[in-house]
Amino acid sequence: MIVSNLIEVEGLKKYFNVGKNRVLKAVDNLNFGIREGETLGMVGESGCGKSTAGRTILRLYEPTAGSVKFNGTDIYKLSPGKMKAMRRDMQMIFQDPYASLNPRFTVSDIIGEALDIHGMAGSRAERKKRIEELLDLVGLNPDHATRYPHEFSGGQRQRIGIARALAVNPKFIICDEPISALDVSIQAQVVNLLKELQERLGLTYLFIAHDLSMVKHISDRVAVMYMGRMVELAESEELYANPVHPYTQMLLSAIPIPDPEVEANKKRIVMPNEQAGPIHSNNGDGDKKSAFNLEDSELVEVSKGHFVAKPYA
Ligand SMILES: Nc1ncnc2c1ncn2[C@@H]1O[C@H](COP(=O)(O)OP(=O)(O)OP(=O)(O)O)[C@@H](O)[C@H]1O
Repeated sequence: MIVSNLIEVEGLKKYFNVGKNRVLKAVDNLNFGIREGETLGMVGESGCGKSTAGRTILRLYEPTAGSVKFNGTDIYKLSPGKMKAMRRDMQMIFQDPYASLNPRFTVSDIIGEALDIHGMAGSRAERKKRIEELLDLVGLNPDHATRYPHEFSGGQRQRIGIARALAVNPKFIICDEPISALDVSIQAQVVNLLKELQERLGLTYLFIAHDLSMVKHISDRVAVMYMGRMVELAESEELYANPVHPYTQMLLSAIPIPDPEVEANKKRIVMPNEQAGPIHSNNGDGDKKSAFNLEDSELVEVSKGHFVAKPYA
C-alpha cells in the first residue's frame, strides 16, 4: 500500500524580530512530510523551535518563508474564509490544560464553542448529544458536561482539551507536549488514549515533546530538532538503535535506563560547550551559539528512510 503525505512542509522558516535589525531564527528551513495515519514525533530541548514549528504549520503564525501543504493544498495561499474551513481538519492539543481551558466556561461551553465556531452544532439537542458523545470518546462521564475545569484532575482536563480538538472531526492534530504538565502516573493513560483515538478515527499526529522516552512509544518516525533545524529523521526503532547526529546521540544518552547496573556503566555524552552554560545561549540580541556545525543542515539519506543533517551524515 502506498501511503501518501497528508502534510508536506517545504522550506519553512519563522523568524522573530527581537530588536533593532535582529532576527531570531526560531524555525529555519524545515523540509519534511507526515504520512496519512502516522505519528511523527518531534523532539529537542526547550527553545529549539518545536512549538513555533507547530504553530506555523497550523498557520497560527504566518511563516517568514516556505509552504505547508495539507492534502496538496498550500494553506498559506488560502483566503481567511477558506483557512477557517481548513482549520477543522487541523487541530492542536496544548501542553497545559490548566491554561488552555477557560475557567469560567463549563465543559459543555468549551466543547460547544468549537462546534459553534465551525457551524457544526446543529439543534440544541444535537449539540448536547455531540458533546456527550465526545466526552464518552475521551473517557469522561458525559454527565459531567456542566462542570467547570477546576473540578477535574490534570489528566481529565487534558481529556477535555482532546475532546475540544476532536469536536470538529479533524484529520491532523498537533499534540504540543500534551503530557509534560501531567503526573508521570497519568502520562501513559493520556498517551494510550491518543493512540486509541488515532486508530479509531484514522488521525495523523505531529507529537511534540522534549522527553525522548515517551516519544518512542507513540511515534512511527521521530524528527530531532536543534536550534530551529531538523538534524535527524528516521523510523523510531532505527533512530534509537542507530543515532547518527551527535546531538541525537547526546539526547539519547541523557535518557535514564531502568536497569541500575546498565545505567551506572552507561557512557553519557556531554555537549561540547556544556560547561559554558545552556546550549541555546542567547546573548540577548537574537544571536545563538551552536555547539554543532549547522552551516549546511541539508538532510542526507544515510540508510533507507534515515536522514541526517550534513556534515554529520
Ligand atoms: N512570539 C515570539 N517572539 C519572539 N521570540 C519567540 C516567540 N516565540 C518563540 N520565540 C523564540 O523562538 C525560539 C523557539 O521557541 P519555541 O517555543 O518554538 O521552542 P520550543 O522548542 O517549543 O521550546 P519549549 O519546549 O520551551 O516550548 C526561542 O528562542 C523562543 O524564545
